[in-house]
Amino acid sequence: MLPPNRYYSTAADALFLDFDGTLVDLAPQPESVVLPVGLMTILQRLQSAAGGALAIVSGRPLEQIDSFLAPMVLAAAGVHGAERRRADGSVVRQPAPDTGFLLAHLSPFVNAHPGLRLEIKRGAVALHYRHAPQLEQLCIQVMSSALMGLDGVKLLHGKMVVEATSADVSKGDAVAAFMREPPFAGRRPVYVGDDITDESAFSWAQSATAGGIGIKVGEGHSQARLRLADPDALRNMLLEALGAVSN
Ligand SMILES: O=P(O)(O)OC[C@H]1O[C@H](O[C@H]2O[C@H](CO)[C@@H](O)[C@H](O)[C@H]2O)[C@H](O)[C@@H](O)[C@@H]1O
Repeated sequence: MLPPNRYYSTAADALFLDFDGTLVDLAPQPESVVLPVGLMTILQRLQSAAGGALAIVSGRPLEQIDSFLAPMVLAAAGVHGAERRRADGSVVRQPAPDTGFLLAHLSPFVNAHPGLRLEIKRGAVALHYRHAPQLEQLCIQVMSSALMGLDGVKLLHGKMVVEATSADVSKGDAVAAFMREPPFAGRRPVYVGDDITDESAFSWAQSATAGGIGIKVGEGHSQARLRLADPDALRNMLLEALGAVSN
């Protein structure tokens, strides 16, 4: 297999980057991730070299992505594709399911179990169990039963998290939407991600129509055709693509 750096060209490709576990190492809490030294410069240079064909695709809301990357404001999809900022800065938001019932169901459970944490987003609720991993199955059960009978909501499994989101959105759909618009249209999609929630985007990017490539970061089964060891390896790949190898 060729190394992934041979597969990304700023001249010909559109680059889509997941955030947690891909651009930045995972951290104990959602707000405690640390941007590696040099990452902002790499993103700024990529955006310029690729004519703006660079987007972040995350489970996080856009405002969180923006606060980590400030003052840079990139094209981005948030909440697994439920919201999307195009390269021209305009924002599209999909209809948000009402999560009130879910919150009423989940809050007493979370309050009764130290180590669990709810993250509330527009139209989505994430239940984090990173600090109570023994409760994984119980969290999945409680989430699944809370979702029973609720239309328009699906369950997503992530790293130490289970999340209810709109059934009508996916990272794959978000990437497809970007690829219909300038400056992405006409380029080849390259999607980089680390988690199960990235599989729909790998699948879309690698479809015959899109003709692109998926790059999985880290271990675990994936349909992505290429693999990088960790976020460090991704940053090195991006530096190589910019013609500035760090080592
Ligand atoms: O799609 P992503 O950009 O990878 O976002 C996925 C979720 O990331 C965050 O949770 C994960 O990262 C946290 C910080 O490293 C970690 O503490 C947590 O265990 C992970 O699940 C974020 O909080 C979620 O909203 C995103 O959906």
